[in-house]
Amino acid sequence: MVTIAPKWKPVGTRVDYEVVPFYTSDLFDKRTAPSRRKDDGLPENLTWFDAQIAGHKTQVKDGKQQLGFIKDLDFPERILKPVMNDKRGKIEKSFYSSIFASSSPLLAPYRDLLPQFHGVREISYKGTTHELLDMEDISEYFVLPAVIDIKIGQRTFGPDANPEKMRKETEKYPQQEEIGFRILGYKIESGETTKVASRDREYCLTLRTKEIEGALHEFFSYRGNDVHVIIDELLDQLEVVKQAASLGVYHIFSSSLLIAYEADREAAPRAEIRWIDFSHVFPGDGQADENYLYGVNRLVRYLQNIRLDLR
Ligand SMILES: Nc1ncnc2c1ncn2[C@@H]1O[C@H](COP(=O)(O)OP(=O)(O)OP(=O)(O)O)[C@@H](O)[C@H]1O
Ligand SMILES: O=P(O)(O)O[C@@H]1[C@H](O)[C@H](O)[C@@H](OP(=O)(O)O)[C@H](OP(=O)(O)O)[C@H]1O
Repeated sequence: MVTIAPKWKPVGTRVDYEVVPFYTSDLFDKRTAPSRRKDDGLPENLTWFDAQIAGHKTQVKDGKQQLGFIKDLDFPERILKPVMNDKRGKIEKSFYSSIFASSSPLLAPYRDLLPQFHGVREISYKGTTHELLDMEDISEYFVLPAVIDIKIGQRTFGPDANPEKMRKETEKYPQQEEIGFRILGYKIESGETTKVASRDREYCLTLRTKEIEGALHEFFSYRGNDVHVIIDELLDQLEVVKQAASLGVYHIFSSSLLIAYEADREAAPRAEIRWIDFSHVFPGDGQADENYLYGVNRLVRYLQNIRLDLR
């Protein structure tokens, strides 16, 4: 069994920053000051995770309060993901709980690939109790993290989706059928740990099939001439992902691979992949997860090309 658990110690608490799109004239800008906002309503020592790339944010939607990701300042190496107040939340909570409660060798690739899970916490926010999944924060392993969120699969809705959900997901990014994945966004910290560059959701939704390689190229361009070490590490880890998706245990839709590498050229080149977002998990019934595997295989091919180009 290949183990891809992190081999490095977290580098400690990071401060938040101002996000600057790549396409502004200033590629990078200074981070802003303290992350703790006076009126945020969170319990003591908790703060919003400002480096969130994609996913649900703190907002009231359809009359329901949603929360974004949260950091506990006492546990900088961890991140808290709010459990959604619907079927998706129940599925994700039970998926993490069952994977990490099990010692079955069959599920070992999942235990290796998911962020380490520390259980479920409860907090009160604006008078309501919310559950949070307490998990490993992948970005804390890097001095200057470069992180990309890639939603894998030709389609991003499960077999239970109603026609409206199917239409919404398909029309959002029709080229996903061919590409096999969708880049949701990426962020790269750079220079003296004070600056960040990013590509956001709106930008990534404009990427046509022929522009995907360019976007991945841009994401990996920060490392310089040892980028091949990073891509080799990622290709090894993607083999474990393929192994898991071939088992026929689960079919997983609308989940992401969160890929991070060390953008600090003074630090050793290294990379990590974590499989995240399990709101649409179904029994595999012994059949490989072809929708997912198609996407991973396509991603592998893109990375192989970039490795050749950036040599
Ligand atoms: N383990 C982790 N370590 C670091 N960052 C993470 C981790 N898990 C999630 N994130 C951050 O949170 C973002 C959203 O994660 P996730 O996809 O789990 O949220 P979601 O609300 O379920 O998303 P969606 O809207 O696609 O269902 C990621 O893009 C990443 O920035
Ligand atoms: O990435 P986008 O364009 O912001 O769109 C969201 C994304 O597709 C999420 O994966 C999805 O949650 P699920 O995959 O869990 O369904 C969410 O559905 P929602 O709007 O119903 O929360 C979408 O809004």
